[in-house]
Amino acid sequence: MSEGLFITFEGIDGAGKSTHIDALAAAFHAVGRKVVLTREPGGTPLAEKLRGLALNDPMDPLTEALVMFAARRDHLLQVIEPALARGDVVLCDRFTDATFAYQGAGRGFDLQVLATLERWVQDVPAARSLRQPHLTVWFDLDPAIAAQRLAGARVPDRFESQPQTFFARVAQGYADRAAGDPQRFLRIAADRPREQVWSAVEQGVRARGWL
Ligand SMILES: Nc1ncnc2c1ncn2[C@@H]1O[C@H](COP(=O)(O)OP(=O)(O)OP(=O)(O)O)[C@@H](O)[C@H]1O
Ligand SMILES: Cc1cn([C@H]2C[C@H](O)[C@@H](COP(=O)(O)O)O2)c(=O)[nH]c1=O
Repeated sequence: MSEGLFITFEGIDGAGKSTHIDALAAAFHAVGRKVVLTREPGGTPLAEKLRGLALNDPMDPLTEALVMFAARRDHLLQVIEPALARGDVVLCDRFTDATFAYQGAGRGFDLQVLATLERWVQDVPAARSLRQPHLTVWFDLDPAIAAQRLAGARVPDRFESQPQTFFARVAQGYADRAAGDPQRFLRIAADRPREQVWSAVEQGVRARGWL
């Protein structure tokens, strides 16, 4: 059995993650891999309820961080870990880098507290140390372009309705996480046409020998 693979998709709202996650799933299917497509916050019945609260109900930054990590713990134990144990490929739309980018850099919440929660939540028996993605595909996009892409697309939630200055901080938060773990991050310049963005994603995954 092949080893399970955990790949996360990250970036500010509107960066293009969802546009390419299905195509990557299809590429893995084509080489015979089973794929679990999931998202955060969410991915289990409990975590989806927490998602509804996090995206819509006003709350203070500590509550918001705890809700994200509570949802993540349930998702890890119920979905991600069992899938990796089976040898599946887990493609997850956002994970802990989003918490550092949104709650940490965006809201200004204490990064040390987030790092402590990360250690608690991602300490799972099957991982040699902490469960972390094998690869994080980071869609790096100027917040002004992301805002144009999302304009009028849907009723904005608590995050999508934040000003561009918030997303500039979130983008910097992603850049800081990538600088701290450059091997794990595949930076995609997401301001290019869809086909070029997809080609960069596919090449990055192929270069690791997974396709
Ligand atoms: N390369 C691209 N060029 C132009 N428009 C794009 C490109 N990629 C995606 N889009 C469009 O931008 C919008 C946002 O894309 P998408 O939903 O994939 O972003 P996302 O990162 O998943 O956003 P969110 O996190 O808010 O769900 C969509 O309307 C999509 O069709
Ligand atoms: C995991 C996670 C997510 N968020 C925010 C980021 C987005 O605005 C929403 C999720 O919506 P999406 O359209 O499905 O991307 O939640 C966050 O603030 N912190 C997190 O840890």
